Amino acid sequence: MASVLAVRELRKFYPKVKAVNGVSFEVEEGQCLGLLGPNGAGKSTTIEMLEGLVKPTSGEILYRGKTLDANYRERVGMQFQHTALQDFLTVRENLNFFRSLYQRTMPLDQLIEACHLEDYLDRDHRKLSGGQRQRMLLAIALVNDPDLVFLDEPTTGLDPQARRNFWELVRSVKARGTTVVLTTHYMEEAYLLCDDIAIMDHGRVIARGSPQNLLAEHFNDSVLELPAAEVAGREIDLPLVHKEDRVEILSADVNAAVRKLLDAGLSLAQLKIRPRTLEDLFIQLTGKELRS
Ligand SMILES: Nc1ncnc2c1ncn2[C@@H]1O[C@H](COP(=O)(O)OP(=O)(O)OP(=O)(O)O)[C@@H](O)[C@H]1O
Repeated sequence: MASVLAVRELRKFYPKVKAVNGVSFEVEEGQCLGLLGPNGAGKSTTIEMLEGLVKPTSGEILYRGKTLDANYRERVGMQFQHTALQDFLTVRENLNFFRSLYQRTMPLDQLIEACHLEDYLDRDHRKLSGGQRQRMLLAIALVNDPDLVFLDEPTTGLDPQARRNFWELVRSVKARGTTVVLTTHYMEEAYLLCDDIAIMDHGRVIARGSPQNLLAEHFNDSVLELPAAEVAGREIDLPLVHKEDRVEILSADVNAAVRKLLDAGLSLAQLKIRPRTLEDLFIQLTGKELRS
């Protein structure tokens, strides 16, 4: 597979902080790379350097084997976290404004259909709901029919339904063959959308791989979960992890663990058994809970 983007030893130092401190990775054609990490890990700074908005302190970014040039801006799309859109413009006016900035553009009707904006075209963009606004920002990112698109926390602040709808849009963007680089705080989003994940902390990549491989590499156990009240005061021959109102048991042999719980006389009516998730991996690697 051809690499669309190659990043080598990328660094961005500010006077008091090493925001990005030696990051290297490649993004293959048509793939979705997710940058994950706790607050301040360096995700946005990385993506801003990839977008050409922030100048690296050192390191190299290659687009299709070449350093970034004027052609790069024409070929990439960016969905900003906080976009300074002009007041009073409608959705249609915004799309037309951004289309006027590029030589190659996606036909307006195709853009509107792709991002489901039909019903809001003549609305002032400040009057859009969170989900509608993100769809408009995605449409802006796609105006130049890019072959590489950057999405920085595209679903932060959306309700679960709007988030799911947005995931469908990202899938359809991928289905067009567009390469995607996104940052997210939502592990489910990363699991469902990303072919490849780079977990960042303190300006570095601390784990890298497909969601499935990362989980297989780090875990061979499952999580059994019971209400704390059910477990309280009982002798159980298993390592218990106490979490607020529940207790977790990590076990590579679920059948044996369940037998021990039965032997201890517990009711398993509220037992939950789940496989390990990216969220577990994230907490294990960074020691931090996710921001929701
Ligand atoms: N322009 C700047 N000047 C000084 N420090 C900065 C600047 N931009 C970012 N930083 C610092 O660099 C570090 C990385 O920030 P960055 O925004 O890249 O992290 P992030 O992983 O995107 O975090 P979040 O999830 O909160 O968006 C932080 O400590 C931040 O305060």
